[in-house]
Order: sequence, then C-alpha cells, then structure tokens
Amino acid sequence: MGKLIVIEGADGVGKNTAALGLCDALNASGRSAVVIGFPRYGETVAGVTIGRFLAGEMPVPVTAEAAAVLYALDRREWLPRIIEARDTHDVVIFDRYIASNMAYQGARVEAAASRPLMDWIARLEVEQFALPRPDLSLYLDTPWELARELILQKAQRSYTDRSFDEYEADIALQQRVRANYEAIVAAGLLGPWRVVQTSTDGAMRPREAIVREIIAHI
Ligand SMILES: Nc1ncnc2c1ncn2[C@@H]1O[C@H](COP(=O)(O)OP(=O)(O)OP(=O)(O)O)[C@@H](O)[C@H]1O
Ligand SMILES: Cc1cn([C@H]2C[C@H](O)[C@@H](COP(=O)(O)O)O2)c(=O)[nH]c1=O
Repeated sequence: MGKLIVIEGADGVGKNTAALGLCDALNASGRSAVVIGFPRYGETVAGVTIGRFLAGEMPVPVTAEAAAVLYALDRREWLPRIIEARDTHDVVIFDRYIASNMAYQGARVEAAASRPLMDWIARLEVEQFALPRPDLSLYLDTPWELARELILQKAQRSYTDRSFDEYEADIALQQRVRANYEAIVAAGLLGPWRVVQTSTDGAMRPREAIVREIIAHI
C-alpha cells in the first residue's frame, strides 16, 4: 500500500509545481508516484459547484459549512480513485487535501468558531467520509507578497477567467488561512507535518531545491 504525502499551503505558494516535481523525481528514482489534486474542477458534482462559487457565479451565499461539505464531498466522490492510486503506486501525492478545507473554511467564520469548525471538518472527512489519513504533510511557507505575484503568473484556469478567484481576492482571508495552517501544523492536526521555506531573499528557491528538501523529509 502506497504512502500518502500531502502538499499544503495558501494560494499560489507553489504546491502544484512542487507536487509535480516531487512526482517526477520519485518516478525517476524508480518509485512509482502519482499526483491527485483537489478540488476536481469539472469532474465531480461537488467540483463543478466549487468552480462556480470560486468564480463568483453562485446566486446564493455559500457559507463556510456549505463550502466545507462540498469540498469534503468532492474528495468522497474521488475516493475510489484515491484507493486505486494507493493500491497501485508507492507514493500518492496530494496537491491540497483535508487540511485545505480546515484552514480555509476555518478562516471564514468568527475566531471563536474556527477551531470547532476545523475539528468538525476533520471528523466529517476522516470518520464519516472514510478518507485515508496522510502519512506526511508538507506546509509550503511562501511570503504572501510573493504568492500574489505567482498567482498572476498562473496559466489559464478551467473555472474562471479572473486573475484572482473569490478566495484569492480576499487578502484578509488569505492572512487568516495562513494563521490557521500555522495552528494546524503546531497542533499536529492530521499530522505529522514538516514546514518547507520556499523562498530566500524575497525570491522563490529553484523548484529542484524545494523538491530535494521534501524528499529529505519523506
Ligand atoms: N519554485 C518556483 N520557482 C519559480 N516559479 C514557481 C515556483 N513554484 C511555482 N512557481 C510558479 O508560480 C505559479 C504558481 O505556482 P503553482 O501553480 O505551483 O502554485 P499553487 O500553490 O499550486 O497555486 P494554487 O493554490 O492557486 O493552486 C506558477 O506559474 C508556477 O510556475
Ligand atoms: C481542496 C480545498 C480547497 N479549498 C480552497 C483553497 C483555494 O482557495 C480554492 C481552490 O483551490 P486551488 O488550489 O486554488 O485550485 O479552494 C478549500 O477551501 N477547501 C478544500 O478542501
């Protein structure tokens, strides 16, 4: 049964780039690896709905609880593929997983309700939806000014033509998301966790250096 490795962090911190680089490096070294990213835009009922609300196209407000259930459902709809990937590979790399839901939706409620919502999401996804726990999670720590520049460099997205989607456009939300990730890592929720500093002197480290550090943690 393959190991489950999660790459986490705020928007635009380089998760997808690191996940694909890690996958290539593992495959080149003779271990079979595959990347599964969430949300599954356009591929699940929940993923289609998530794309719509991130694009600002939902006719009704999407509360933190409603969004949390949709993101969890997106993973539950994809669970057979997760199990198949785990059964047929040495390593399954997730580009976002349950901690994304905890950090983001926990940032969309008032401070006192944040930790209870994060704990509720973890129970929903692990206990009710039977999603497997990660073997190791890596938090990519990228300064937010740099992450915003990287978001602008991203290729065209499937779900929106905007430069910043609804969550990316909200700078205060992004700051609370980062604080939540730091709290999740410090408390070891769905851990173990390792933190990877992705930049030096205000610039991104080369992708290969980030991947080497992640492999050392694995
Ligand atoms: N180490 C790096 N050096 C230079 N550019 C990078 C590096 N990592 C990522 N980038 C660039 O930054 C942009 C965002 O990267 P990426 O898509 O990997 O971020 P992400 O965290 O997955 O974003 P999102 O949260 O929005 O899905 C891309 O254009 C990518 O090529
Ligand atoms: C998986 C997942 C994601 N989110 C949030 C985080 C991002 O702002 C968006 C979409 O992710 P992307 O990497 O920019 O494509 O959704 C979330 O709140 N809960 C989740 O489970």
